[in-house]
Amino acid sequence: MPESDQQEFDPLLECLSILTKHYGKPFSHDSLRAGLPLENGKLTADLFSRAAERAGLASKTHKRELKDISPLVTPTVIFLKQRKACILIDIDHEEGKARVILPEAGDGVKRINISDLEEHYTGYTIYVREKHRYDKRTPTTLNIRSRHWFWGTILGSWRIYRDVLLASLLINIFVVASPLFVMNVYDRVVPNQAFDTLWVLAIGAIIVFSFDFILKMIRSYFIDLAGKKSDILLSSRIMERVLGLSMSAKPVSVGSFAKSLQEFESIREFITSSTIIALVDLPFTLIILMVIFILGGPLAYIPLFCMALIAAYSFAIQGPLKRSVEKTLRSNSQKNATLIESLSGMEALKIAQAESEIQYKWEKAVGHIATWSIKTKLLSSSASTISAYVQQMCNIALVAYGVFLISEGDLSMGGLIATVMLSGRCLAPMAQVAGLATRYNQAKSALDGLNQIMDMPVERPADRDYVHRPELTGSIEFDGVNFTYPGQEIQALRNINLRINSGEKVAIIGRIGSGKTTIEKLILGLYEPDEGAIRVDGIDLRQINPSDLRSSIGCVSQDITLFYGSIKENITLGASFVEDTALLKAAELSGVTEFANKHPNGLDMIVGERGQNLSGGQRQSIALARALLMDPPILILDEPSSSMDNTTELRVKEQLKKQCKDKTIVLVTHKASMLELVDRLIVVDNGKIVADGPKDQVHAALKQGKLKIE
Ligand SMILES: Nc1ncnc2c1ncn2[C@@H]1O[C@H](COP(=O)(O)OP(=O)(O)OP(=O)(O)O)[C@@H](O)[C@H]1O
Repeated sequence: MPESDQQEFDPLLECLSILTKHYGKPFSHDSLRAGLPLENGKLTADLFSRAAERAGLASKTHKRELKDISPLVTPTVIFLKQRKACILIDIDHEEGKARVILPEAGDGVKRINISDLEEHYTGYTIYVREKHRYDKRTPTTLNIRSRHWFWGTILGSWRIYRDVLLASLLINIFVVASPLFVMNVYDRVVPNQAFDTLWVLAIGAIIVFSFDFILKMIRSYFIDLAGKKSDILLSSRIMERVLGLSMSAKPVSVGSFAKSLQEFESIREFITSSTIIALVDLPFTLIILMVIFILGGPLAYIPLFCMALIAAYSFAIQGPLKRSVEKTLRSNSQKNATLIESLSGMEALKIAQAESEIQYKWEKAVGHIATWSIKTKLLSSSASTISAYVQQMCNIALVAYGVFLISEGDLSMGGLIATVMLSGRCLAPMAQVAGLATRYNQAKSALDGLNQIMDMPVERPADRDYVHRPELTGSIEFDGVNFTYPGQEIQALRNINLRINSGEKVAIIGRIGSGKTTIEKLILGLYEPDEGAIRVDGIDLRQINPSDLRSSIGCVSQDITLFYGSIKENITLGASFVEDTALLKAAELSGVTEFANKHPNGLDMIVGERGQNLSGGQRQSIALARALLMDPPILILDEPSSSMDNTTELRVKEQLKKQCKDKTIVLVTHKASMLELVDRLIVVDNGKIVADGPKDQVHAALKQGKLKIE
């Protein structure tokens, strides 16, 4: 099926697709947009760069007048009025001509006057260039390390943080103003009753504090702004990664995996203003210490010693704190795993009367969490309490030692007061940082967990090159395939060799757990074989972009998953752009229309979460409609009618026979009635193919007991 047949025209996607061809690495629409949060099913300017990155292209949107676009940066994508776009192939300002490709017109390269183009141009353009890629010969030591997903994003806001540091420098210099004001009042104004000086000092102090106030407001705003920007970028990167995970990296428990993702909250909290301000202020305490040294000489050693004391305590509790934070997090994940599993299996739990077992697990996890979170709280509050205590002791020591210095004439009364005030300012960020220890540990554990997720293998690694094959005809070949599920010891498939020609109708049969579904999962590219190769249309699956592969395969899996929404939304899942005629045809073929028509809302009927408002057979019909919707050349049907009544099954079978004459069908079934759809049988037993041939011959061999099935 041509790519744009059923889809609404997307000018940016089309331009990008043409550019990928121009740069010699064509990408299909599906592979460019797979997994991106499209708006109304279309690329936006922001999404354009994410899609371009997949094709090894770097892009950036600029506001430029046509006269400022240099021929050196072409080809570029330019935005036209009425939400259109075209590719500017080159531009000759002297001649006043430009060459463009207007994908919507579909008539290739056109030479037009710049003045004509100007009339339609919006003023925005996307510069696109090919990224340099190191090939396999480059020694890895010379490879430039790609940016860390987290730190790279944070560093992206370095300009904001630079301004924050500058503001902090001024704020910390202003800190000195208040004690100096008080010192001068005590030492100069009070003894001499110099009221004029008092007013000058007071006005000076008011101006300084007003600036201080404004700077602090601006600083918090900027830190939150940088935090928000990073938060949005990081959250979308994490989600993109999670959705792109390879099935071999699929988490053991959905609940605990979800908890690890939720822990991103603690990172978010850590990069907000209160934390960053404490950290940024910390180095400036050295300036304040220097001022204390200038004012009070040896008195400065007291706050210095106290700072060291607080730092030492904070350091000492890091180990136990880290342990208790990690234990709390792990127990929380376990609790979440129990919660999610029991919520999704509530009906089964009730039927098996297993509520009390789950309740026991839950209470155990909650108790464990309580023990460790109390420890965490005790440790973190001890840091704050000890900091406050040390601050009080520091004041006493300063006053006592200061009195001696005053009596010896080395310090003024105002100097002592200023020193006490300054030491408070000096110890405050230190105490705050000590109090942050828990948050730091939580954020660190969360970051470690997310780092692990970000390092997991993905389906489309950035350095893998794919063969451009948006349309497949449907021949499938297994060549010496061995496969073991991740973390399992027993092979699920052993030395599988088979060839299914394009348009052939084949059923895979065998006992439970023999490996039938696994063969299908490998065809869908959900897992890669450990040994051997799987080829579709003669191309190794590792060379076909998973999006291209899956858009050529319609699949009804054994475990049908529907999502909250209407029947229509569930049928068009992943293909919301299809025309209503295609939707109605698929609904008719699969028997959905029959039951949807009995409901007042028809295809807009809400199916509930995981399709719980529907019967098993109805869910199967919807899954079949989803598989048939895009008219794919290959159909993989795993027990597509196991929950259907005989009449519905018969109807579906007839429709499939009629509509799928040219399609390759791979059917897995235990139902003899469904075998009418196929001409060839493959018998799988214990991960091996034990028979493969025309339906009648294999049937006969099975009947006569000629096949040895373990
Ligand atoms: N996700 C998985 N992780 C680990 N092992 C798995 C997984 N899925 C299947 N297996 C194992 O692989 C083997 C083959 O399973 P498969 O689902 O292919 O069987 P099947 O022939 O389709 O069975 P059925 O007729 O019951 O659907 C089984 O032993 C099963 O335990």
